[in-house]
Amino acid sequence: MSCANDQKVAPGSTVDLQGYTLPAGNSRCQKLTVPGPTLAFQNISYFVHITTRSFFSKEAEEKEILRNVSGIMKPGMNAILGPTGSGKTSLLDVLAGWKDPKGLRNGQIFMDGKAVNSKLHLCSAYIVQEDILMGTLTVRENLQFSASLRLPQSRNNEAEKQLKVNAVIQELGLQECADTKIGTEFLRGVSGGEKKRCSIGMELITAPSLIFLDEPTTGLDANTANAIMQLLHQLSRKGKTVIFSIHQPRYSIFRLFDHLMLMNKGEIIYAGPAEESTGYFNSIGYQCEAFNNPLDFFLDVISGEIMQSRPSPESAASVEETDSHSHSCSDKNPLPMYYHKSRYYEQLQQELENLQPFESHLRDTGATKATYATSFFHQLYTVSNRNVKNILRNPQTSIGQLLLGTFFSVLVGLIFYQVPATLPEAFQNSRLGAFFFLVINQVFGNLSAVELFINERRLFIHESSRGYYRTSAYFLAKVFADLIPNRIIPLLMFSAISYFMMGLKQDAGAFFLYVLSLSLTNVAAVSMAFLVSASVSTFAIANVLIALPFVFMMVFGGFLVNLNSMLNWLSWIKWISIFHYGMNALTINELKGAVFHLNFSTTGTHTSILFIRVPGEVYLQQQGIDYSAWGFWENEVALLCLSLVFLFFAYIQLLRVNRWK
Ligand SMILES: Nc1ncnc2c1ncn2[C@@H]1O[C@H](COP(=O)(O)OP(=O)(O)OP(=O)(O)O)[C@@H](O)[C@H]1O
Repeated sequence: MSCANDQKVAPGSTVDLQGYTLPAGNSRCQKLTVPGPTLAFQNISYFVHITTRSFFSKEAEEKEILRNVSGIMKPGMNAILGPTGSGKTSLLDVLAGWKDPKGLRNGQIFMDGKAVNSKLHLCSAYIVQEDILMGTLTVRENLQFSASLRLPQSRNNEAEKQLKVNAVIQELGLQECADTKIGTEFLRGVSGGEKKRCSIGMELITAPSLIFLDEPTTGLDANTANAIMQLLHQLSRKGKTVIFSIHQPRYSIFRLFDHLMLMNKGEIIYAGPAEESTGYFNSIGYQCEAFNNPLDFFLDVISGEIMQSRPSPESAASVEETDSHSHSCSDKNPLPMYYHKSRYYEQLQQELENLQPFESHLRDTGATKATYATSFFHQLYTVSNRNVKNILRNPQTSIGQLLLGTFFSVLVGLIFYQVPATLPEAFQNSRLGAFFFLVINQVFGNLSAVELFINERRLFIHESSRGYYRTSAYFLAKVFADLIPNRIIPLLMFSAISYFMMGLKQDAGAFFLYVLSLSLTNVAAVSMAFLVSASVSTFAIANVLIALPFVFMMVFGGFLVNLNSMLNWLSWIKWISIFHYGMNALTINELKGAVFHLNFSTTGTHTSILFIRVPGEVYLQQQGIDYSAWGFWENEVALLCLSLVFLFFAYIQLLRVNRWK
């Protein structure tokens, strides 16, 4: 029986694995007891843009990576196999709705007979090749995170969510490692197979009936790979349609397949019942030796290592005929032509003809948009909770910032210990030098903030596109989880030590304004780092992008270069300089209202020493600094505005992150 013999499934009825009959004793003979979805696709052609850059030119060309691919995937185990680069992952991505619809030139996808668009990813599960999990959390905590955000609050209370997590742990056999951390680059965690199970569990929480997996056995040893495939097999027997790509599995895994699709260079060379595949290749003249793994045999046939031993008259005639008509098959390889002439292809076409297209896949080019099961505040709480756990279990950054802050505060305290109140030292060489040092420290000492969104970029794309949370909830949770432990707490320590060691104005109000000015300087610099972090995906580029504007801001901040002597066309930079506002705020706060002494010695008949009282405002006036109340606060407001603008654009950049594969 062929896979093309589709049956309509009445809800609740018992479904046979249509066309997948195997000899007695084979595991494929098990019957499905629950109906599952059928995914069909017709004439899928997908193009990508390839840009080749040379020193002087840039050339763009289009490459067709899927060519008129059609098939039907029914409840059970549906394998996609082919040599590397044959288009397996691309086909999965297109079917699951994760590939940019702009590249889809032709073709339609049908779910249970109805045309669907690229939003299929919202109602199916896709387990990607690499496991994308939070390494500092345990298996159970990762599953709880998925359950908490992906199960609707209205239909599942916390106890029910917990029950579902326990059920998934049980189903996937994760009891032994449920409370073990996944592991990071510094922390040894669960094994590769357990990680893969956990990744599958993250998706199973929502009980999807259509599951895509991209090479689920890659990187696993033979036994673990076998165990994972057995697990998928069990799931498929509960009425799930499991579609996966796979690389050279062993025979025991092959025996679990119900349907096999073989691909080469973006084309299908066989799609039909897995157990009929060797028979099909025999019929077109390729002999599989006894004891050879059929999957190795297929790959050898594709690569040309096994030659056609006796082309059947039927297939030879087919090739000639197809050669003259077909435009879709590749010029050299006859395998797609044989397939196009086979009964499997014919039956598939008949079945596809019965499907009614309601909506063209081509028309759907809108951006991927997730729908959410939980409220914004629930998401904010859950993601913040995870961030706190992550920081507590991975405290290097927070401890580093605290140590750095303490070290620099003591250093600045020692260099400018108890600054004098006598002129001329009181200004340029002590207070102003110290303030410049403090501002530099707040700006350059927080460059670690550029890692905020880069570190978790893959995790964010993975989770946000699957509807775990809104970008806004993630953004706020991340920003606060970084600002409070890594910036504000070290800053409070820094301010207290440096202020009293330097012996600045003995006034509580002045101290709090000093802390406020440094905090806003810090937050403005960190927000700019967040913006860069949300805009690029590599540290190297981020470091360049953040260091360059900071250096410009420092040079044109007014302390190193006299702004009056500066080129006019560059002087505007001071208006966006964190240094300019930070320095001004600290200087006004310290000098306004303070009195300094100028010592004079006069020589004549008597040598006498004169003390002249010089108000701090004299210096401020000389420098053209507005020291009125608003003159001070405008610096704080400017720093706040810079922070808000940088944060706003950082959020926009996160929204713009490309979620398509
Ligand atoms: N976005 C893209 N830009 C350029 N080329 C692409 C893109 N996506 C896929 N390709 C190309 O399409 C072809 C098929 O890639 P795909 O990843 O689907 O193959 P695969 O069979 O899954 O390979 P592997 O087994 O190595 O993962 C490859 O030649 C790949 O380089």
